[in-house]
Amino acid sequence: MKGLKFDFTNMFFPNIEKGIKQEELIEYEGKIAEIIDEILNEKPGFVKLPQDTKFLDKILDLQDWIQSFESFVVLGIGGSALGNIALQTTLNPLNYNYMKNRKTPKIFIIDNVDPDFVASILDQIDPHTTLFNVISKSGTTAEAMSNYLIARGIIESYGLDPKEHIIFTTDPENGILRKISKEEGIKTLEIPPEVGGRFSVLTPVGLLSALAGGIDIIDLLNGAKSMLDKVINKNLKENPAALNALLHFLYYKKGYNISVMMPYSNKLLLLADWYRQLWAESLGKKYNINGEIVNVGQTPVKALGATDQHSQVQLYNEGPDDKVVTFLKLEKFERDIKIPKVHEEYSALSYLGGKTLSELLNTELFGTEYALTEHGKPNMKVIFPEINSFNVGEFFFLYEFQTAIMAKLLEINAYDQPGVELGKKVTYALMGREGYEEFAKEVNEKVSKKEKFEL
Ligand SMILES: O=P(O)(O)OC[C@H]1O[C@H](O)[C@H](O)[C@@H](O)[C@@H]1O
Repeated sequence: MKGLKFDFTNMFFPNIEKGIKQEELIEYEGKIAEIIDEILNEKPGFVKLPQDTKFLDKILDLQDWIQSFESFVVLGIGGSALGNIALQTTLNPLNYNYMKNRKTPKIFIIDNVDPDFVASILDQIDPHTTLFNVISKSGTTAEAMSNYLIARGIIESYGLDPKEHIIFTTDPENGILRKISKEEGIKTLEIPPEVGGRFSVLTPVGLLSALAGGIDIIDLLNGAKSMLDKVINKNLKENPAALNALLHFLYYKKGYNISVMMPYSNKLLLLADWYRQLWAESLGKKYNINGEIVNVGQTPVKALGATDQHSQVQLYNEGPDDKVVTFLKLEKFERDIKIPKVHEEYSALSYLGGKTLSELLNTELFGTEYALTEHGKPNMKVIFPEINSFNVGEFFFLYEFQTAIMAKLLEINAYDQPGVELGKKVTYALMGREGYEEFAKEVNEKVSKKEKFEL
């Protein structure tokens, strides 16, 4: 199986003041080795996943049942949806050609509470032949819970048994979903408690819907396992996670506070959405591990090649020196299209005739890389020889480990997200959740005191 490849050449600029020089890495070799040891000693939950696959049998046992449905609908948000979305768009693109000799259910992922969006999906399913997978680590998230209640209401209104049409994925002990599952006997898969939502794609969170959609989840885990061996290598130059984390860190210290991920492949695009949550929530922190205020973080941005060459690249080339660009390059597309030869009258188009779209797309990638480098802007490439479960598994694990290393370099905790709590609390209070009455009053008072800037 051909693994991911990397090209860091354009991250080094020996002649530009802000550019990182190869020599700068040497200073950090010892530090990186220490960090790897620390991570391996601390063993954050996600690190164990590729080897400790005891949850796999439980999922595989469900294969026939989940694949017997026509529709499989995930209800979750954030870390309980983004990995699922990335998996389906990357590895199950036929999902969109539903009904053409399908042997697996069509997968829908509802990760918002926009009523138009939710209704548009509910319109497409028949509850008799639908399985809802409610995913929530905490079992409290308002969006997942309200969509669960809606799904349950529909099932019951058709006189169907919730146990036959709902499966939960949640914490082994805590949360309302666990309580309901115990009381009503709804099938429930466990999310290991020590694995945080955004690190959970390789647990039942991502794996169940992946299996439902016909994705090879064993190969996915094999890819993660093979990447584990690479990212614990203490030789910096042979460790893509360490090298990439360190380069991002060194640029961050020089004011590069944006990290653009730009796949040149529509199938790979939503890996960048998964990455955005991982990089943003893990690294965007007010306090460091010593409790000092640091307000750090590197803003992740998603762009699509070649589309965004015609929208974003002007800024990337000539704008401020604040971005590090990661291209995701695909070498072998599943399909290709030949551009027809052109009538000689249209000589301005003749350079395209006879070429393929993949040739054009990857030449455009080269053009963008070249231009960025000429403008002195750091950029690197993650190269997929082709898209398969193994490579996608490698990708997930690479970025999870890279995030853990980056957090250590920034001296922050990668695994919490206290900054999302206040907004949630306000929602609970204003929606009338029990126990939030006093807080609701406080919010209403504060809001009423604020001046309104009305036109
Ligand atoms: O899986 P859940 O507990 O429902 O959480 C879903 C998401 O909600 C939160 O707001 C967090 O910021 C995310 O990190 C998490 O992935």
